[in-house]
Amino acid sequence: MSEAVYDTKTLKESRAPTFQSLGGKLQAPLLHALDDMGYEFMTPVQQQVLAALPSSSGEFLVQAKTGTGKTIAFLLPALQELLTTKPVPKRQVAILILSPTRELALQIAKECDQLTARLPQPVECHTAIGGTTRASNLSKFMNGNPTVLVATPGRLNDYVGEDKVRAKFANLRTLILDEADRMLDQGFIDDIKRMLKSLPPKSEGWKGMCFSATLPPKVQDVIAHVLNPGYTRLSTIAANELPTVASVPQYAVPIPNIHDTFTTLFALLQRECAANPTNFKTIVFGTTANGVALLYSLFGKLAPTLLPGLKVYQLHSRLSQNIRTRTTEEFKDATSGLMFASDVIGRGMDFPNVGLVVQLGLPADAEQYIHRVGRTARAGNTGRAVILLTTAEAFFLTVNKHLPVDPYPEDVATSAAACRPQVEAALDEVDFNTRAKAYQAFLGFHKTFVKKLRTDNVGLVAMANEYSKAMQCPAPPPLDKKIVGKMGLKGVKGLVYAVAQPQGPSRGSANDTVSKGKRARTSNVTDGVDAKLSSASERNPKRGGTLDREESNHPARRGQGRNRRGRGATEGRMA
Ligand SMILES: Nc1ncnc2c1ncn2[C@@H]1O[C@H](COP(=O)(O)OP(=O)(O)OP(=O)(O)O)[C@@H](O)[C@H]1O
Repeated sequence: MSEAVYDTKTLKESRAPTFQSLGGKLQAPLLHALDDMGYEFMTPVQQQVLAALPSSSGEFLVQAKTGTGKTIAFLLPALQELLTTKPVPKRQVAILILSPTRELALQIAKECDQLTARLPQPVECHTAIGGTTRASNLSKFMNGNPTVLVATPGRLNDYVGEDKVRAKFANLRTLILDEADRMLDQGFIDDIKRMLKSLPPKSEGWKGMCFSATLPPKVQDVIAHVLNPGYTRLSTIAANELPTVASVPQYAVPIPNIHDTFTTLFALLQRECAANPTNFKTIVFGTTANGVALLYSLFGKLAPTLLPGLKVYQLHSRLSQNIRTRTTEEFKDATSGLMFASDVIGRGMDFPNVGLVVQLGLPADAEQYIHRVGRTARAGNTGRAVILLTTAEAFFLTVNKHLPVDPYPEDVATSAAACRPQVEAALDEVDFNTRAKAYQAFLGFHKTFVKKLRTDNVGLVAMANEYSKAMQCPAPPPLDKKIVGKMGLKGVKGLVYAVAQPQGPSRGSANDTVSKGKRARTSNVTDGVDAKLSSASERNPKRGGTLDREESNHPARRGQGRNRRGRGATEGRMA
């Protein structure tokens, strides 16, 4: 199968069929809207899905590379079905789309609004996502005409707990799982099953569609929850191909010692900026929310020396949804910028013209690596990807030999050593509490990898303490005893325990973290497992959380009991 590159020029040259050639098969207002959106030729996945219409089952399991137009490929058949079958009663949801993250849900809703803009009767597309005001959103949903609903599972389950809400799904026509493998993995499957119990039974005729760039075999075990056995399986990826576009060179840079983490990242970014000084638009993925916050703070100080005027952004689950949404929009529109992010934007997000994706530290698995790489080289553009791993973390590349990762072609270590004084001076200026939280997050995150890192708890703490030195902490930041217990590190040599103290000075000293660490403890149990967004907080907003069950597919989350402590209780990895 040929490479799915599909910028307009390539699509034209490859004689890709136009959307307009679907006249008669697709409703005219949808074709007009596609024209308004500037889409002339169909991408391979769009060709395949639309060619299969109307298929015998109308149900699809579709795999196509990252950034190749899957959103349009699922929206079009769902809308076409809506427009050409018996009208759905007013105020009823006809199309339900589930997304693993809030940002992706908002992005899909926007694309849906654009596609329906030319319909004579407006089609309302609502969203139900965490981190937003539940009461006013629910009231809009109940009183409006939400023909399409894009939701994250936690908030949706919260909604459908009420009978009157459940009744709005009685005429459901299509259920779509975007990032289907993520939605059907252990992190979400219970929510999905619970949600399905609130929908009409499949025997009432609604159709399922599952889309993703990655569909590992285990998806087959649970696909029957959403698709009937006769579904159509489509793929634009050949058996020997990877789900990222082949035009992305992928490199690895070794971090010789944890102590070199920040200098190595800085030296890499220096090189990449020097090589691409115009429109340098880059995403750096970190492993935990608090780790990302630290990078943001550090590079806020260093960025002016990388490129004059380079704007630094951060996106992770510890920010309010308002800020997350605003930052997402800003970075979408930006021609350049340096974004530090967790996996809240690891899948599905479309930030035009990102030329470089950097991953600092371990991805949870090969799928997560692939989706992060897929944030570049979208819509036929080119891009590069670099992963930075310590010697202990390098097992990731050995285990995943199928990933096309080459050694970075230039020497980064020498420049890393040269920039040490500059980086250390900037780290000194980072708020101590930010560093203390990043330390705790590092421990929580790497705890789940102890075996793979070929170490034990003592070795893990030694690694974390090296990391604290890399952050220029005078001593390992103190940790709350309860948190240490929850991380399963009680009594491990090398940890410093916080002394309970009601209040402390504002910044700069180890004592500072004693009190702040204490105060922070409820928000941070295993911040190293950042990922787990407490859908509890969505079900019951009174718990005060703003997290979503989005982010990562981190092994730490798998099989983990749901933490109900609200915001960030099990944060850590993901977001
Ligand atoms: N037919 C088309 N012609 C040109 N551009 C398109 C076309 N269809 C989609 N695009 C653009 O391609 C980009 C990627 O689309 P989309 O986000 O749907 O990809 P995806 O396959 O869902 O990616 P991911 O696997 O990362 O979720 C978007 O900017 C979208 O506007």
